Amino acid sequence: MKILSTYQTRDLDEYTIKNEPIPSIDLMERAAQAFVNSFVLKYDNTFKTVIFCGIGNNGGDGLAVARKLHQLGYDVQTYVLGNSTNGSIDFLENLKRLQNQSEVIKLSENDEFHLPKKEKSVIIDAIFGSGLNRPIDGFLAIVILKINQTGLPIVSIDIASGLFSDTHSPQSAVIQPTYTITFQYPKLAFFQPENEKSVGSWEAVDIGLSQDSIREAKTKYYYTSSAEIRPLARSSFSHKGTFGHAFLVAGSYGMMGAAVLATKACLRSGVGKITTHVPKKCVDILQISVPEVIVDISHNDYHFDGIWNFTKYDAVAMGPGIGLENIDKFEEFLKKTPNKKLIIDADGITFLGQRPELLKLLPKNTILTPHPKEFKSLIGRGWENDFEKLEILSEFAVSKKIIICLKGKNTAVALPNGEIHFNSTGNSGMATAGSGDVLTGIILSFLAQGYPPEQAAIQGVYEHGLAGDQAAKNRSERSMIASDIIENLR
Ligand SMILES: NC(=O)C1=CN([C@@H]2O[C@H](COP(=O)(O)OP(=O)(O)OC[C@H]3O[C@@H](n4cnc5c(N)ncnc54)[C@H](OP(=O)(O)O)[C@@H]3O)[C@@H](O)[C@H]2O)[C@H](O)CC1
Ligand SMILES: [K+]
Repeated sequence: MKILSTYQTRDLDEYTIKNEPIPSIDLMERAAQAFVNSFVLKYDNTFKTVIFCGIGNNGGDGLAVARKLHQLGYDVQTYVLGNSTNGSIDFLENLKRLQNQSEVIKLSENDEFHLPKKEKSVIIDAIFGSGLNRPIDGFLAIVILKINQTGLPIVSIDIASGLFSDTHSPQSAVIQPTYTITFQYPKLAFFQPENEKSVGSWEAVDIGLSQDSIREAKTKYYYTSSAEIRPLARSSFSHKGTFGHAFLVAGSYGMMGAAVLATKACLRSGVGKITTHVPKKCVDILQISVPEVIVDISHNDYHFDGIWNFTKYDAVAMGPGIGLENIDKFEEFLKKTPNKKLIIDADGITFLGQRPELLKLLPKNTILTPHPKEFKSLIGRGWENDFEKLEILSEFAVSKKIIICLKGKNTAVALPNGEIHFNSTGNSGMATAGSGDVLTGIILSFLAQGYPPEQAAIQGVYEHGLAGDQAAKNRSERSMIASDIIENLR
């Protein structure tokens, strides 16, 4: 699914209005109805509903929502903030329509107002939407602060008031919603960890913007939903050679769990065969834990060290649990992997951060899977905010011609063509030891089975999260461990 900017969304609006054709007031009606359809599933009409509206089109949406909820028997209290005579055309029309049916309280500077105390109340935030063009201050900032302090559930229409859709939001008053019901597509702001409190959970509802125009719209940002996931066909005439032979370098003395988890995850994701390279003293651990594996034994008792010959393998992974002892052997390994499908994780990434000149040994489309701290060490610098981080991420993937899966709540997969794909699956229970090793195993498996590297990365991240979500359902986010993710791969 595409993630579009405010300007692009505005163009889509205009195109839809002109070509469907549909009057803009009716498009607003459709948006309000889509919001209400979702809202009523969360809060039924036993909730007192307090709606705060600005005077732009987001406020217009709020007024239309107020009318629709009133008609559904909700106890609705509507506030308009600011001088309503300056409102947008569709705002004014909706004001007229609502005032015929229900009271509207107008608030301006210095007016007293009382926020609901009733426990069973919900606030709807329709103060600003995508038209926000400067930080909120003065009277409106005070109202927002008071709304946040109520402790009541807050549902934002389209985007939290005060949050910028496409850029970093400076420190100022921003609504902290429980839930955001956004129109058509998620905003880039939703995927930035710095905005966690200003987004809450979110859902995108279809308001019927022109599909032709959406297809045409160019963007570098995408959201991976189930629609983008295409399993490789498995023929009933297949044999284990059909699904590839993976090679994994993982584990060291005391860190063998990483090798076990990555190997198992690779097998559970459909690979034909896997050979795992482990230190001499660790062979039994792997062989007993995963009888299906072929073991390649290191010359070293405690660390990886091999005579590398990759000709018979379809894809290679390096890094989980290898330790930081022998960087020279890592360089040797890289020199032997030209033109291989390659994934590097964990300590392998730290090695690349320590010796950046090794980056040029990476074959094109190599996949790296850092978490933010590893990414910082890789690029040798930090960032001011999450939007700057995205820029750096994209530039790095483009300039080095590699794929980077930057792990986090919505893992961002940056491709050499500049695109960034945010993942939609996963939960906080996956922030647990070994979870990253499982991801490496899954992506290695997809690479060996013949998925193009971009798809292996995007889909691997998606399946990892999906299995994690299932594991959390079976147990709980708190009690799940990395092995549970493997058990729930499909
Ligand atoms: N996406 C769609 O397809 C549809 C969206 N709809 C809804 O429309 C809003 C966007 O509405 P818009 O009128 O463009 O903008 P806002 O309502 O967010 O803001 C209105 C004006 O407020 C002024 N402004 C901006 N920032 C501030 C601030 N910090 N303090 C005070 N005032 C501010 C600004 O005007 P200025 O002239 O003062 O610059 C804004 O123009 C979208 O989010 C959806 O909810 C449609 O209803 C359906 C289709
Ligand atoms: K809003």
